[in-house]
Amino acid sequence: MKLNQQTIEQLAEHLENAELQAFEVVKITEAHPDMDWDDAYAIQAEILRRKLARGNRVVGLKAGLTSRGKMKQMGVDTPVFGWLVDYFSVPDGGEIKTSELIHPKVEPEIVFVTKRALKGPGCHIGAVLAATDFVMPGIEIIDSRYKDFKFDLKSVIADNCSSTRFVLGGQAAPVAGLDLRTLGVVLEKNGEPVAVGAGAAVLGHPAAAIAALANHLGARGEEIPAGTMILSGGVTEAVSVQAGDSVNLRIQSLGSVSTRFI
Ligand SMILES: O=C(O)C/C=C/C(=O)C(=O)O
Repeated sequence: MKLNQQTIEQLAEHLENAELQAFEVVKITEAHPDMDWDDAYAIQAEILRRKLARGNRVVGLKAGLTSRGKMKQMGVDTPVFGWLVDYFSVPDGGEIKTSELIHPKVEPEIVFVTKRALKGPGCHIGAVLAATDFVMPGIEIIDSRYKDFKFDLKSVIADNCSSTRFVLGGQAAPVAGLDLRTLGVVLEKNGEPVAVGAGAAVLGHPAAAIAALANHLGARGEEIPAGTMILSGGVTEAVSVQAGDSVNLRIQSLGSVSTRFI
């Protein structure tokens, strides 16, 4: 690690304030060009520590930048991982206040819920499918705290991968009998399709994103516990939204989920 504990705590406070008070900041790598991957995840962990100390609860995990569409959109080439806390969760059909956000975008996601723990290294698609209780549709709302939504990988990891809200809905279905690679995904904004894709856009198979998360945690001596909800990453590029927009996600065989921005 290149940063000391005091700097990690200061950067975590800075990024969390930007999230909670909805203001943009410059990429933290501008002032700390030498920070490394461990520093980035340590800042992310410190933000979570602050939230847990305030009484928030972790309700899930996420993989991000797992599809070519997203990697191309953001100019990066590696998946990233983060956590989701209770107040990020919005009920299906519920409203999201744009006044609490900076420059939100929506992403269509295939969501996994595990029934058995998954631990890397060596976790693979087969192990993920065997450990999956069900999959369902989810809309993730991301809101990078960085100016103009521009970042590098270390900055975005520290910012908990731009996480801010998510909406789950549709039908929970077991993976047996589903080919997650060919599941069609249609994201609509105000009744018009704005992004269309299929599950294979996520690392060739969305379960590969969950395996990558298990391997990432395994390298740190951690695992994905049984009963964990995980967003596997945007299938398509993210779509900007503003107050007044309604968003609906349809996933083949899994139904639909929606939200409205006010
Ligand atoms: O694009 C970002 O701001 C980083 C987060 C990405 C995702 O959440 C994703 O690709 O699903």
